[in-house]
Amino acid sequence: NKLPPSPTKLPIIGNLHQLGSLPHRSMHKLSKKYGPVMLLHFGSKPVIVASSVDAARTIMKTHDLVWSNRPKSRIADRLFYGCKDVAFSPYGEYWRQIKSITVLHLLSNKRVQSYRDIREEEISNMIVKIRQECDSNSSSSVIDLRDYLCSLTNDIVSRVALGRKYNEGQGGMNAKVTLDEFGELLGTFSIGDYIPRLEWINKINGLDSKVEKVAKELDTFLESVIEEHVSRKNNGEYSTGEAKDFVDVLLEIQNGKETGFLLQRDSLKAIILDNFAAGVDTTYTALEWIMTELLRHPRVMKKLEDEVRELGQGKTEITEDDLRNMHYLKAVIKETLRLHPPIPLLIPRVSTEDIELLGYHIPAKTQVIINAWAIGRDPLSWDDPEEYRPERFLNSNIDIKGLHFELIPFGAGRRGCPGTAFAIVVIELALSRLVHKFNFSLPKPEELDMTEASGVAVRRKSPLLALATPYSSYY
Ligand code: HEM
Repeated sequence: NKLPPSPTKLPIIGNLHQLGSLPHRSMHKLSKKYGPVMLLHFGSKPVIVASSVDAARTIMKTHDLVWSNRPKSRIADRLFYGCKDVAFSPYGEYWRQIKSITVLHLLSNKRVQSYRDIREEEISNMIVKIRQECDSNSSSSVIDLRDYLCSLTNDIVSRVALGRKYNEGQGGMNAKVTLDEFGELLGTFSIGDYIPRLEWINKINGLDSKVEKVAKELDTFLESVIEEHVSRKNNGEYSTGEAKDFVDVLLEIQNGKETGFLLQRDSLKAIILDNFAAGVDTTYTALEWIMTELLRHPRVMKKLEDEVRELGQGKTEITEDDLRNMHYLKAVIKETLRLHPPIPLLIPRVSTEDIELLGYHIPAKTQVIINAWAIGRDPLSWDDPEEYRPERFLNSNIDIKGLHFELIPFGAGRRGCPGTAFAIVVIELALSRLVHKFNFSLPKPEELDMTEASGVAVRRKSPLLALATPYSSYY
């Protein structure tokens, strides 16, 4: 019954004081001393931190079933109608049903393909806006890339999930504020989850009432979106060939005729919310890190420009058909996700029975955190791991789909991300079109700040500013 090594813990808080504001970095540092499987305590809760390829493979492949549960989160519980969403739902029959609905009906390759027009249109809109900003400054302009990338992913996910941009129409701006607050709350540490006797703090510091307020506002918003869909359908306002959004699809299958599973209203709303929680910040964070690394590495930027511009020669727009041949672009994306996985600690899991992990005994109900950020920098798996070198992926079969445990930005196994294909095609198309249409450089290279912000999705602390100049052979 050998437990993994553990740093000394303090009474009541355990090892919480050692996590700091960037836990992926603190845990990486601790793992260098205590090893790839170490035991921490968050308050009274035992938490295993896995920081090697072998540990990740054992958890997410060999014993995936034992580790397929999620720990309870009070905030997620309130915001997702009692964790009726996919990401926070406990492992079991209910989760299996809604995950299969998500994989087969919402995010299948065919469905992702059906959203092609939305992606192309929204990315073109972004390109036009950047171009206008450049023109208004006579030729080049320093632009806030985060702003553009964040609006882009918000607009795409919103149109795909709800059928329209949520910040437009009646009550649109309120919805935007509520969804922003919702994202923020999901990244908030709730002390009561780890030290139940301190739960009262959430009442005093206003967290509980904020969660309550946002949950109610979200519900009103989602109800109005669903009602809009129902009345459109009743009035026969749909045209043939129109891509169905997630609400349409879920309303269509809610009676269970196709799935053998009745979908209640709360489940439907929770599943819709999941896509905002899981899909927006992650995707724009990835794009922002990619642009950051390209701006820091002009050699790589030049090579990417050459590939994209050669394949895009004579074309007004890069299309999704062109992406297949953009091998360097794919390597750039993988190399960035290796160094900057948007969710560096993935989403925690919890064991359902006693299990052995690399020679250590792990009792049932232990939480596990997989440090994908540390694994992406492990010198045992990567030559010169700190070096940004996309070429390492050109003659390699390592992919991001959860089969190669040295690169797991989307997790792996039963609980792996169902939105991988959706996210990757948005990232590839947005990146290729940006590079096709503009030259980018840093306004002040010496001032590029690489500090990370704290949160579940770890983005840059400061928004990325870049000097954009329309590429001379633009049409
Ligand atoms: C670059 C973009 C994205 C990244 C880096 C990412 C990453 C992740 C990670 C690390 C997990 C946890 C996996 C695990 O526990 O093994 C996850 C789960 C999930 N992701 Fe993504 N994701 C992205 C985009 C998306 C998109 C666009 C959607 C939906 C439209 C989505 C929906 C989900 C859902 C529903 C889960 C929960 C799965 C479950 O618990 O069974 N993700 N994602």
